[in-house]
This record gives sequence, structure tokens and C-alpha cells, in this order.
Amino acid sequence: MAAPPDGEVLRAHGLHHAYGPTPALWDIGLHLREGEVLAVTGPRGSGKSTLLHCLSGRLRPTGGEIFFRGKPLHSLGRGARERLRLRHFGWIDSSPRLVPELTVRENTALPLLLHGAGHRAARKAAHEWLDRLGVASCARHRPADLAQDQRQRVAVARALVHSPAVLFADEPTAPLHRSDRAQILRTLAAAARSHRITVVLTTHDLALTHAARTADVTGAALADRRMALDDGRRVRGLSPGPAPLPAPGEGEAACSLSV
Ligand SMILES: Nc1ncnc2c1ncn2[C@@H]1O[C@H](COP(=O)(O)OP(=O)(O)OP(=O)(O)O)[C@@H](O)[C@H]1O
Repeated sequence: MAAPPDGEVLRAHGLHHAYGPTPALWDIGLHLREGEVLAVTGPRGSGKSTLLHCLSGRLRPTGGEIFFRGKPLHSLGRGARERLRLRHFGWIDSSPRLVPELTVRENTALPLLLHGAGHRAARKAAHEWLDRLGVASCARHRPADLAQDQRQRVAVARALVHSPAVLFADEPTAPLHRSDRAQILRTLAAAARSHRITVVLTTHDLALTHAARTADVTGAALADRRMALDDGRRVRGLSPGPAPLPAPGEGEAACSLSV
């Protein structure tokens, strides 16, 4: 499924969601192109996770429309959404869920093997991502042998190994120390740049996204725009965040948000 000519990956209009009588999202719209990084911010309970679950097809929204590469996602049945998700999306959240019986390398290679890749190619790609995340030396270990931040790095490697079109990251750095947080965010930003992966992440920690932008990293910074939510609604009138740093690649586009 190729991206439309303008590079649009994800678009949503008038997104609503309610859990029974509890409204969680109101009239959210957005538009993201290849390689853009969007940070969704807001206090607890403001709807950040619900937005990611809807956009990623994990949850069918109560109302509104979502398009992935120009094709409707909101109207797909559960099975079709699941297939699309496995093929085109990656997901990480604050608690890495690795298969305890598999080694780190096997865990990381799993998405590629599920997509029919050969063992050798899957191992090679897994090794490359583990190396990028600084945990290649743990490749033969099992998840239980790792520290928490190492498990999270492995989860990030596994989420990126099949070069998803969109990586959804729901508070990916919440359980980590500050220095580890910045490294994970910088890796996500670098992946977005180098592999044209669109990243949608939620965070409480605005200062951190700014720190990740300005840290000393080679060519990578978190080129984010912010979308602030409160009580399920987009907060208007906030600064959209710092202007993106100069892009290393061609066609780098600012994230455009529209409601
Ligand atoms: N499964 C659920 N059933 C019922 N209500 C839910 C469910 N999940 C979330 N909610 C409610 O929906 C609203 C938005 O929750 P959501 O988890 O999306 O917010 P959030 O900004 O991600 O919060 P947090 O930062 O705490 O994860 C809250 O009022 C929450 O209580």
C-alpha cells in the first residue's frame, strides 16, 4: 500500500470516542506525512492513549474518519484492522511485552518472521536495530535477564525492525531514567528521518522532547510539533512547539495539524 503522492500517511477528521457514557475524545483532526514526528501532550486522562489506540486501529472510534495512505481505516472490521496494524504499524508503550521464552534477538526478529522474511535477513535486521539501540550485546539473553531500560530498548527495536509506516509510542519513556529517555526519543527521531517512519508519541514530559531536540546527536533531533489535549479536546492557542531543526533529507515537511 503506497503513500499518496503528497506523502500523506495518516489523516483523521472529526474523531470522537466514548467508553460507554464516558467521552474521551472530541472532534480531533490531524494530518501526517511520511517521516513526521508528532508529540501528543496533555495531563492524565486527557485522551492521549485513546487517540493513539484509535489512530492505530486498536480501537474503533465511536465517530469520525481515519485514513491510512488514503484508504479508510475506521470502517475496517477487526480482522482487517489487525492485518493492517501488523503489516504497517509499530507499537510501543511504557511496559515492554517481550516473549519470555525467546532470546532478545528472536524477540526482535519476530515481526519480520511473521511477515515471511527469511531467518537470515530477519536476524541481520534484528541485530542492526539492537545495535542502534545499544543492546546488541544482549542478543542471546532472555528478557528476564535484562534491566528495565534494556527491555524497553529491545521493545523499540522490535517495533521498528519491519520498518513500519507509522510507529505509535504511548508514553514510551515513562519508566526510564532521564538520560535513557532522551536516548530513546533520539532513536525514534533518527528512525523517522532515516527510514521515513512517521512517529506519533504521547508524553507528559514536554521538557524532555525539547531536550531531545537540542542534545548532541548526529543529524537527528525530535522534529516534533505538539498537539495538546485536555479533557479529550485539542487545546488551541498554544505554540505549536519549536520550529523543526534543519532536515537532513529531502522533502522534510512540517507536521500539519488541522481540526
Ligand atoms: N477502557 C476504558 N474504559 C472506560 N474509560 C476509559 C478507558 N480508557 C480510558 N478511559 C477514560 O477515557 C479518558 C481518557 O483516557 P486516556 O487513557 O485516553 O487518557 P491519557 O491522556 O492517555 O491518560 P494517561 O496519561 O493517564 O494514560 C479518561 O477519562 C479515562 O478514564
